[in-house]
Amino acid sequence: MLSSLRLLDFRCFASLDIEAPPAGAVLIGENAQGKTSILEAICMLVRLHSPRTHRMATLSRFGADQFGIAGTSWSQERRVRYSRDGFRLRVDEEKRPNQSTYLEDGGLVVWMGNEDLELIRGSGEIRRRYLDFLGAQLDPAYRRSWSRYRRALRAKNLLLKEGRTRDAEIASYEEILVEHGTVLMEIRARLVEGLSPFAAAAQLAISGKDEKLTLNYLPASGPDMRQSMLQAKERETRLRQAVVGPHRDDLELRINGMPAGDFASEGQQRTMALALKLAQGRLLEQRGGKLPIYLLDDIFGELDPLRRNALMNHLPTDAQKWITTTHLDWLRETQEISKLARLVISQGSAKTQ
Ligand SMILES: Nc1ncnc2c1ncn2[C@@H]1O[C@H](COP(=O)(O)OP(=O)(O)OP(=O)(O)O)[C@@H](O)[C@H]1O
Repeated sequence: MLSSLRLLDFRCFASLDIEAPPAGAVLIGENAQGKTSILEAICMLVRLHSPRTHRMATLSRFGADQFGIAGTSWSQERRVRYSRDGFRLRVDEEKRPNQSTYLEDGGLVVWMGNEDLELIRGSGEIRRRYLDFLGAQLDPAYRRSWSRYRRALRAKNLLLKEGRTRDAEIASYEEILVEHGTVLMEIRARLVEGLSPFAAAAQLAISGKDEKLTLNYLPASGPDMRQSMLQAKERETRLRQAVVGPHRDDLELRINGMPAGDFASEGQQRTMALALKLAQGRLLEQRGGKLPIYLLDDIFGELDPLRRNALMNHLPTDAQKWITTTHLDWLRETQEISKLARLVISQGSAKTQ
C-alpha cells in the first residue's frame, strides 16, 4: 500500500507531492491533465513497469533528461531515478544494485484499463503479457528465466536471419531456450491453474448471469520443448525465425464452452476482461501474501451501473484503489467509490476536493 508519492520531471509533472489515503483516491480531471501518468508512476515505483511503454526515456518530462519517483510503499521509502545511465534505485536509503534486488521485496499491483478488452480480442502477445506481469510479480525465477530466454531468443533469431548454417552456435542458444523456456512453461501452467477458479467466480459475480468462463494454457511447443524444437528445425531455417517456445504461447478463453474472441458479445467481453484482472488480483493476494494496489484507469465511464457496482463489490474492501475519471456523473450510483477521497488533477497539480 502506498502512503505518499513524489514525482520529479515525470511525464507532464515538473514536481508533484501526494499524500495517499489508505483506501486510495479518485483522480478527477479533464483530458490530458496527467491522471493516467500518476497511476503509471505508482506502477513504476512499485514494479518498475509502465503499462504504456517500455521506453523509459519517454517518461522523462519533455526537455528533461531524467525523472524521479519516490514514495512510501508498504512502509518502505522507495526511490527510482532514471537517466541515460539507466536506473538508480534505493529502498530505505539503501542502494539496490539492479532491478531484481529492488523488486524482490516490492509491492504488488493490478492495472485495469479500457485497453484490457484486447485481452479477449487481441493477439496472443497481449495474453502472454498478462501472464508475464503476474509471473514476474509472484516469482523471481520467472523474471530471471524470462530475461535469459529473451536474450537467447534474440541471438538465435539473428543467426537464423543470417541464413547461414551455424548449427553449433544455434544449438548452444537452444540449450538456454529449453532450460529457461521449461521454467516459464511450468510457472505459466501453475498460474493459469490458480487463475481459473478466481476468473470464473468473477465472471459470475460481475455478469450476474450463469456465464461460465474457462481458461486454458496453450504452450506453443507442447509439453516437450526440446522435441518440438527438433521437429521445427526445417521450418525455422526456412522461415528464418524461431517458431517454437513460450514466446508463442497463448491463453485460451472460452465462454460457455465457445471461443470468447469469436462468440462473446461486447458486454461479455468487457466482463471477461474485468474478470481476468480481478483474478490476477486474487492470485497475487493468495500467493504474494499481500493485497495488491488496484490502479483503475478510466474504466467506469464504459460500464453500466450494475457492472460498476458489481466490480466495486468484488474488489477486496481493504485494498487501496486509485481510480481516474474525467467526470463524476456516475459516482452517485456507485456507493463504494463515493466513499473514496477525491483529488482534482489540473495543470500539473493535485488538490483535494
Ligand atoms: N514525457 C512527457 N513530457 C511531458 N508531457 C507528456 C509526456 N508524456 C506525455 N505527456 C503529456 O502529459 C499529458 C497527460 O497525459 P495523461 O495520459 O496522464 O492524461 P490523462 O489526464 O490521463 O488524460 P485522459 O483523461 O485523456 O486519459 C498529455 O498531454 C500528454 O501529452
